[in-house]
Amino acid sequence: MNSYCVATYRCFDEKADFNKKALGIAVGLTVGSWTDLPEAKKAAMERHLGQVISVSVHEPDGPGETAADRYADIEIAYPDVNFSRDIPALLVTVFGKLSMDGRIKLIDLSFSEDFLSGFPGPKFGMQGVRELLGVHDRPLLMSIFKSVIGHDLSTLREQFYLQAAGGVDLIKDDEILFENRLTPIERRVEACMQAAEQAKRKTGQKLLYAVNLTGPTFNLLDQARKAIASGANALLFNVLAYGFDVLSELSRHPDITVPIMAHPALAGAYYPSPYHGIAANVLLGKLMRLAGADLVLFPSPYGSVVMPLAENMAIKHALLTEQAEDYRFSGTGADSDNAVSKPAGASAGADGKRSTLTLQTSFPVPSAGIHPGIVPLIVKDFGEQVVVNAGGGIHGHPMGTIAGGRAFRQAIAACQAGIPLQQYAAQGHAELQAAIDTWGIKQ
Ligand SMILES: CSCCC(=O)C(=O)COP(=O)(O)O
Repeated sequence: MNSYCVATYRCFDEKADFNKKALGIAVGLTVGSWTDLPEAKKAAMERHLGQVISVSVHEPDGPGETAADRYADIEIAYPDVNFSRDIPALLVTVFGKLSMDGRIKLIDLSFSEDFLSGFPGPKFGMQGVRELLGVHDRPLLMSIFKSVIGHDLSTLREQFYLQAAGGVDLIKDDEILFENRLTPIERRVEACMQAAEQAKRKTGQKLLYAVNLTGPTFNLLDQARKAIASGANALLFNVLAYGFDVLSELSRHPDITVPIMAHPALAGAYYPSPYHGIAANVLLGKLMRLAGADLVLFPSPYGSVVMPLAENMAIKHALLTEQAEDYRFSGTGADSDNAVSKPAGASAGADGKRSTLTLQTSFPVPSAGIHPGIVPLIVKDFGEQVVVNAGGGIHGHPMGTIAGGRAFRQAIAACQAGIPLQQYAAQGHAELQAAIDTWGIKQ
């Protein structure tokens, strides 16, 4: 029996025969040519041949639609036997050359049981992060270092303390802080963890500091080891600049004993176009979780860098779903007839039963331009299983950075209590009131 990973594409074309196009992809990205092969060769190649699962054509007849809006969603199954068990091999197979061939976007991926079993996924996951912090009953709060380049350790230490003293659960480096002489990773970690201890004496809170793991790829593991030996209790990683496989290798390595936070830098080069690239739920959802990100940052629908709500909810689903069928393709093809079909029941396995995904969940972190007046929207859309994340919304608070953290914690508490922000602020929460006066409440 062959097992398969399945790619779904949205392909735009004004007049193409989409069934022919689908067949061209299935054959072209696997055995190359089919009809020209002699019968004996066909038998040998059968197990390597891609299969068209479905072609669903959208003809442009809606209001305002033109011929340019004609598209088809095409599902192709790729035999596992064609690629090794790593994300680069899968991506190059399903969307290597094809990504450059006209108006076509990779909108979904599902994996065979066999392929999935090669990925341990997040080492800590959402629950593991909560356990490290000892916080299980509310959205977490994260603060981002701002203005880090050109500053020395004492400035960073002070900035760290002010963020921590405001009651945040996590602090992340700015993703543009690389290895440098003023604040090298080991000394930065030591200074910031000292500040964390100092703040803990005031707040009583545990805190994770995600230090930015940077440098040439072959040095990353050593850098991470050094950071952890110096006391780092989390890592920030620019996944898309290095590639999913680097995250995958780091996250599964036994020496990486702390959670990894995935930054979405460069994601805008991949997901925003309807016609090209890789959909956000695949790029920042499924592949991040598969590669082992414990927390994943992405633009929110509410702040300064905006992603549509539907795409945000699709990422959330990919990071949090417990259903194996959301990730797994259970269809198989017999070598003899080579027919691959979807298992019966849209979301059940081949045996018709639902099962639980073995990958731990990854914490969603909708980000960019977040201020306390946005918290009710975040909680409405994400519930409790979210990290509220802010840089400018904390440091830019009119009463200072500590007040910035407090204003967010008050906003979260208001949502937990089901009290409107303005009412909660008026109950003696001056920091929240000042934040509302500055940024308003987003409806
Ligand atoms: C686009 S998601 C990444 C958000 C991020 O890293 C960041 O620094 C956001 O900072 P802000 O001041 O907009 O909260």
